[in-house]
Amino acid sequence: MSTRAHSTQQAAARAATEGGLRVAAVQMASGPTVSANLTEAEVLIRLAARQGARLVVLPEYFAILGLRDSDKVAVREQPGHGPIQDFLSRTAKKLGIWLVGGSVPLWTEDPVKVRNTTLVFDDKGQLAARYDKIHLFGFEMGGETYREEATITAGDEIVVFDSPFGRVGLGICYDLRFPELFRRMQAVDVLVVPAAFTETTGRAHWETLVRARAIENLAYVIASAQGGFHRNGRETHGDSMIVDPWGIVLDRLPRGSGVVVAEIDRDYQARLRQSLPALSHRVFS
Ligand SMILES: O=C(O)CCC(=O)C(=O)O
Repeated sequence: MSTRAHSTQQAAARAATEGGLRVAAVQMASGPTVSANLTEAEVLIRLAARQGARLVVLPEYFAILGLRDSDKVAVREQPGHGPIQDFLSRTAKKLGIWLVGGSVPLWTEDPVKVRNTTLVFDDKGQLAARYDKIHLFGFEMGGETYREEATITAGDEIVVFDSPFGRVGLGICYDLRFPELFRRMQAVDVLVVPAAFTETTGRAHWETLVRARAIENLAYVIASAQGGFHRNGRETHGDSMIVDPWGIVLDRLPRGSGVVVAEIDRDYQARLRQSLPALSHRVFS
């Protein structure tokens, strides 16, 4: 498995000069109609931007949570083109923000599958990073069944990128359960995890997993979620949150649509990493 790092000198330079490191996670309860979801996403992104957020993270499947899992195939887009990607690029540029596009169903060679892909657009609307979900969710309990491998082609590359907010690592939803993914990212400051946790597994594990990834990596975690009832009968857990490198939940939204906002303080993070140099005490890599 390889690691892809997107790095720009401009991003590093801006990080050094800009003060505002406010970030936001958007929570939605998306449905089967792409245009309706995009309209709602835009309202929430604008709300986050009005609150000063310069990095906004949408949830997994923000643009489509269809009646059947296979509905994503009908709206999958070629990388670089399509209504969902155009929306993300246009909105990032218009508002002058970095926008993490939750996940977007992208084309894959298999005609009945999609890539479950996070696309990151910078404040000029340019694509800054692409991550294809690596771990595919499978779950069966009390009549609830999920089998992502039937409709998703898994990715195989770990992705980090440089931004004014520090070095950011990407994961999607079920990836949260695999700490080794995040430990393999070198020197990440912020972990971004768009998700759509089920109510059953989210109630049991979500907060613990999000906070554990923050604590063990001494990193900020921006975890944006789907939260509510969906037209396909699915119930998602919500509780979007931003967690600091000490594991403190800075802001959260238990249920429904909305935004959570918090400041990233890189000096505080550096002090914590000095006080508790656990990352440099690693024996196993
Ligand atoms: O890990 C879990 O419990 C939920 C994962 C999930 O819903 C997903 O990856 O879509």
